[in-house]
Amino acid sequence: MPSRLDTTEVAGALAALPGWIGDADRIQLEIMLDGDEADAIVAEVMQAADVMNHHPVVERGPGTTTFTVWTHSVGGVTELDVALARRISQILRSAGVSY
Ligand SMILES: C[C@H](O)[C@H](O)[C@H]1CNC2=NC(N)=NC(=O)C2=N1
Repeated sequence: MPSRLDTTEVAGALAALPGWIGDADRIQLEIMLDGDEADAIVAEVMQAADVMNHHPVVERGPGTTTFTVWTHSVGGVTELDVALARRISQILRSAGVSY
């Protein structure tokens, strides 16, 4: 089972993940995207998440899409979450989504 990162480790990881916020319990990215564009991004993120067997919780609001990531089995942020956040950011960059 992966181990939880401590507050300092999460802060270090967030420093390298522009736009992401959070703490040792959860990390999160909100983007200003909805509708068909958001559908396409979320589908791509979920495909990548399936490959990693690690999934974000996705919330859709009017005009926004939010990705929240933590490792359920340990109730906090692990290296797997940092890797997933990096992958999500990479997908957004490739799609030309700015945040
Ligand atoms: C059995 C399987 O490994 C688990 O359900 C996986 C799937 N995806 C997951 N995703 C996330 N974010 N956290 C988990 O603990 C998790 N567990």
